[in-house]
Amino acid sequence: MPIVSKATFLAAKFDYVIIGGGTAASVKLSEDPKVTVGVIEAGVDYAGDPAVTIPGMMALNTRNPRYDWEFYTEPQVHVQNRKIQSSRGKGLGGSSMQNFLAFGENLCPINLSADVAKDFAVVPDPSSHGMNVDPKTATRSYSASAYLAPNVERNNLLVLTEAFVLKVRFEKQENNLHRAEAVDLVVDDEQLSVEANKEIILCAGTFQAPQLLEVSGIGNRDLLSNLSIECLIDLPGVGENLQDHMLSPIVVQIDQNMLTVESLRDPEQLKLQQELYDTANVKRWAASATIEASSPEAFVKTPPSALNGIKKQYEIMRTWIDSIHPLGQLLNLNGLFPVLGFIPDPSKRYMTMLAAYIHPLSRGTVHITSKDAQVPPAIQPNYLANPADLDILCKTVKFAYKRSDCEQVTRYVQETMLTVHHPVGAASMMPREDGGVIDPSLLVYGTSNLRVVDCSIIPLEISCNIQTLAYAIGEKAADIIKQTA
Ligand SMILES: Cc1cc2nc3c(=O)[nH]c(=O)nc-3n(C[C@H](O)[C@H](O)[C@H](O)COP(=O)(O)OP(=O)(O)OC[C@H]3O[C@@H](n4cnc5c(N)ncnc54)[C@H](O)[C@@H]3O)c2cc1C
Repeated sequence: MPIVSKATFLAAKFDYVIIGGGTAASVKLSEDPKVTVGVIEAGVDYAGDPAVTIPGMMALNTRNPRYDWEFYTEPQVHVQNRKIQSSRGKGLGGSSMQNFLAFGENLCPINLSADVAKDFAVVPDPSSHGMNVDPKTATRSYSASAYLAPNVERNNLLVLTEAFVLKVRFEKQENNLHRAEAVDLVVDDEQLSVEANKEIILCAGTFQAPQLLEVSGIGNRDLLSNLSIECLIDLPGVGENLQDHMLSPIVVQIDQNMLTVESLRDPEQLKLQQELYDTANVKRWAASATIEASSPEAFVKTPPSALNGIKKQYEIMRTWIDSIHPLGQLLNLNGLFPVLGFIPDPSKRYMTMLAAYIHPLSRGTVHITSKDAQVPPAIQPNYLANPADLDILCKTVKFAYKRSDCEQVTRYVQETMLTVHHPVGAASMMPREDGGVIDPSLLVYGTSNLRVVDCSIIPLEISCNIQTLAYAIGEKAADIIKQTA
């Protein structure tokens, strides 16, 4: 049974210690019975919890501290100084446990048909995209259900939940590389340590992976010395190059008789839908939505090496600005998405189009403000800092809304912009001289055995719902590590 008690976990000897039991966490490593793998996860196991497993109930687990780290950005000057709420899943499965289930390699052509609001049961087109819902059980398929649950009998895989990793400890080798020896963690208010014979694998996600690197002494020397942290490896790219997809929601009133997610506020309707869901052939909650579809001052504090990498990214992005690559994405939500300043009439029905922008030029940072990993990092995505981002997001909104008043749309976007929850890039796989943090084999520069395996390593935001990449990273990482073992 992989989920074990603190005593059992501490008594074990591990070849690999994985920090964070989230989407990309490489439990695949334990396919080899000769190695022992220990996974340390801060949250709990949500197997069987309807707020996780029933797709249509997903909204229940965002902004809820039981499931969500509930991060907020620093005030964003280009969107009226608002602090943007940024969810991250806390528990086995990580953000795949709480995401909005859109699963696709690429965007399909935009389709603005309003038919999708007719019912809860929106059937995605499997030829181009889909949702991570198990078609047989109509429950959420996420990394804990797909990777961990089928392997509960493995003796060489142990998982400790409700355990928070505080830092990684290193030993300097003769070849000048640092060897990750152990992690310090806190469980039940007790501070403990777990050693790894071979490797430590950091899978804590885009905000917390760079945080753990910095508190462990890997990062920008100046930043670390300001916080009295000994700098073991001067790696200025840690926490830089943060990118995210962003959106503006457009709410439209629809036919009163259509069923939307708001119907579930009515206890009778909730009961009825629950009964329907529980019957074998009507799985309406299986679907919740379908996909239809810098300014110079921002870089003042960016280390020169990180700027090199960003310039190279812009060269690549330049080739994407053509008539083939989409820059916008429209997601239909069958119900009301909260929009600042809009007071809905409870007797009316609404649907929302989320107009998203997928190739942002703005770059931000995520850095520690304390030596203590339990203090949330400062998240500064610099949303819309590059005027082209504002322009393209406005165009996407205008396309969806068929609205031409430019000034009003610009104000609307600044007032309503939110995150799509796809942060990447703060521990990028790039050359070290370009601000990279890990090499192509996922090893952190300057270390012999610390790898990062999560969405923080993606150097350039791409046009996809990024959980697909998280799974690909986890799979590929297991292959790389097995080959180099
Ligand atoms: C609300 C929301 C909606 C989304 N919707 C979609 C969508 O529809 N489609 C899509 O493709 N993508 C979506 N995403 C994005 C996608 O789910 C994430 O980008 C992806 O799952 C991130 O995977 P990861 O492995 O990088 O990190 P995560 O899956 O977040 O894993 C990180 C894990 O590390 C743990 N952890 C962190 N710090 C510590 C510590 N110090 N000690 C111990 N454990 C720690 C966390 O608890 C977590 O389990 C959404 C994300 C959110 C939050």
